[in-house]
This record gives sequence, C-alpha cells and structure tokens, in this order.
Amino acid sequence: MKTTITVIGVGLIGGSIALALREDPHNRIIGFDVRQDYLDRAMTLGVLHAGTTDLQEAVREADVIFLAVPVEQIYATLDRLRDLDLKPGVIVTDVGSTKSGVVRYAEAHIPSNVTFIGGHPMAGSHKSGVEAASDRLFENAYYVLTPAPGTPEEQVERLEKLLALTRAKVVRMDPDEHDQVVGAVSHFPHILASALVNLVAGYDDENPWHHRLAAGGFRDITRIASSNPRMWRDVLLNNREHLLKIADDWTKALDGVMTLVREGDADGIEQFFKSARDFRDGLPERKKGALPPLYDLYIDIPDHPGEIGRITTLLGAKQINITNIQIRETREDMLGVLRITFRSLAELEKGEELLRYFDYNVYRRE
Ligand SMILES: NC(=O)c1ccc[n+]([C@@H]2O[C@H](COP(=O)([O-])OP(=O)(O)OC[C@H]3O[C@@H](n4cnc5c(N)ncnc54)[C@H](O)[C@@H]3O)[C@@H](O)[C@H]2O)c1
Ligand SMILES: O=C(O)C(=O)C[C@]1(C(=O)O)C=C[C@@H](O)C=C1
Repeated sequence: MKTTITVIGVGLIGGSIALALREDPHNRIIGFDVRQDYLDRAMTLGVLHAGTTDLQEAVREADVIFLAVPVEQIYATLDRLRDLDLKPGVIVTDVGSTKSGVVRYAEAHIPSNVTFIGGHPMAGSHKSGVEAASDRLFENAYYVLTPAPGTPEEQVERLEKLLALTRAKVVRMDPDEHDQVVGAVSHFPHILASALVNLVAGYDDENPWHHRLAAGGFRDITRIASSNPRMWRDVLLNNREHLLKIADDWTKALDGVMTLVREGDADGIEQFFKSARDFRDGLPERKKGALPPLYDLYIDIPDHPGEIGRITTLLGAKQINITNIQIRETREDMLGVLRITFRSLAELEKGEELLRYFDYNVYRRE
C-alpha cells in the first residue's frame, strides 16, 4: 500500500523532508509550490515523484500533508485547505519555526476529519531553496511535535513513524514552551547576528577596513545573518512576546558585562567568559549526516573558458546530480577552484573518481 505525502512549499525544509521520506519506496511524494520553476528544479534533482501548482490536485490523495512554507503562509494555506477535497483522516503538519499561533489557528480552522499536528525540525541553514535540501538535514537533530491534548494518539504515532525516516529525534512539547525555548536559542540569536552585521555595516561606511578585517570571529557569529529575510520577518512577528522578554534580559546581561568593563573588573570579565565557555562546551554535539563539507568537492580548474562546462557535462553524462556549484577564490598559482556540492556521499565519490580519471586535481577540503 502506497502512502501519499504532499509537501506544500518545496524549498530547503520541504525538499529535505521529501528526500528523507522518499527513501521508503512505499511513499509517493507530491510537491506543491507557487513557483513552477522551483517544482521543475525539484523534479530535476529527484526530490519529488510529481509536482503541481494546482493545490487541489496536490492534496486530493494525500495521507499526510507537510506545510513547509514561511510561517505567515501557513495560515493562508490552512485557509485554502478548508475549501478543498481531502482524504478523511489526513494528517496535516507544518514545519514552521514558531508554534503557538499556528497551532491555535489550526485548531480553530481545520475541518473535523483532518488531524493537525504542529511540527518543527530543529535543523536548517542560512541557505534557502530546494538546491540546498538534503536527505540527511535532520539526522540526529530534534524534531519537535506539538500535538494538542485531544489529538488521537494513533495519528501522532503515525506521523512519528513516518518522521523516523528523517533520522531525527522526535519529541513532543507544548507550543508555548517551544516558542520560549526556541526564541532564546534560535530566534533571538538571528536578531543579534543581523543587528551586529548592521552595526558593523554602518561603521564600514565610514571606514572600509571593517569588512576587510572581518575574520573568523565575525564570520562565525554572523553566518545566520545571511538567512532569508522574509522567513525571519514571519518568525519575529509570530513570537513577539517571548522575544521582547528575552530582549529585556539581554539588555540587562549586556549592561552587566559592560559594567565589568567600565570598572576594569578583571576577575569578573574572566568569569563572564569562563561561564559562557563552560555552557557552550557542554552543548551536545550533533553528529549530523549532512554537514555540507562532507558532500563538497574542490577541483582545481585551469583558468580558461569552457572548463566549468566540461566538468558539469562529464558529471551529467554519468547521471551524477549536483546541488550547487561555486567558483572559489583564485589561487596564487593562477588556478581557479571550483566547489561542487553533491547531494549524497555516494554521488560525491562517483564524481571524485570520474574527475580524477580525467586528470583533474580533486580534493575534499578547501
Ligand atoms: N530555514 C531553516 O533553517 C528552517 C529550519 C526549520 C524550519 N524552518 C521553517 O520552514 C519553513 C520553510 O522554510 P525554508 O527555509 O524551507 O524556506 P524556503 O524559502 O527554502 O522554501 C519555502 C518554499 O515555499 C514556497 N512558498 C511560499 N509561499 C507559498 C505558498 N503560499 N504556497 C506554496 N508554496 C509557497 C516558496 O516558493 C519556496 O519554494 C518556514 O516556515 C521556516 O520557518 C526553516
Ligand atoms: O543552521 C542554521 O542556519 C539555522 O539557522 C537553523 C535554525 C536554527 O536557528 O538553529 C533556524 C531556524 C529553525 O527554525 C531551526 C533551525
């Protein structure tokens, strides 16, 4: 018996869910997106069995529907689903980064023959779009489900069983508790990263040495400032209360450390860094299967026209899928370096062997 799974919003998260669930040949994955070109891309990358911009067609046969769109679009999609033919007993779940508002809205608006279960995989990227999707994105990450008290247990278990394919650790949580905790460990850090970048950008207008000297520290703490602005707009608007409270605490914490600085309190400053290091070093390490560098290949390319086309043609002829391609900085010896990202280790290995055969200098680390 086939299970039909519809993914609404075939981007980074929707694409990654689709890829993970595709591993079970009993699952048929249908994608819906507002952008036909994104669906075409997803089909080319082997993410979906079928894609459509017709929502009714996408959901008619669905046993499980994933809403993988920006948070504000989750509300709009729930509204649209109300007017469509759905299979009785279908599970509708979302992947939005905030939970309370969405869960409350779904409870009030979902038809009685539909089970809504809020969800949020705690893994992602500053990159958007299906090109960045990976079947291992959620491996060993927490995947939070926020079922309402009245949700039938067998429906929650059905979803948990399906999500086992993502290799995430599925946990259940109250939506408000989720928003408080995730506000502190994800949403607020995104505000801080972008605020810091904006501050430095202002300094940089006066003195461009700022961006030139921005090295590892600045890059590490601000990577997430490269995230999708529209997605984060929605997240902030949907977690206002918790974020305002965290911002108050943050102001006090910053005042506290700046007082130590003002007073030249050497022991206090050292203690400040020590307690942060102790907590940070104690964070559980997530052995993620999809660390992007694992599937990246670096290739020295002679600096003349046509070479990149030759490489992609060689890979394409052997049906080796690539998800990203980037020209890295030119090296001193005048070779360009191409970074090619593969979706799986197996494809990376095939690509590596092929390009070596054609005498390219190929290596896995930059
Ligand atoms: N990016 C992350 O790190 C991350 C992690 C966990 C959860 N999330 C949540 O996942 C959701 C999707 O984020 P993403 O990073 O995959 O974004 P994305 O931009 O990569 O993908 C979103 C996709 O939804 C499509 N879309 C937008 N509006 C739509 C609509 N009304 N109907 C159908 N398709 C629509 C877009 O065309 C795009 O393909 C968001 O709610 C986000 O909060 C993101
Ligand atoms: O790794 C990143 O780039 C992320 O920002 C992922 C991240 C996070 O803050 O950890 C971002 C949003 C989510 O809803 C879940 C995960």
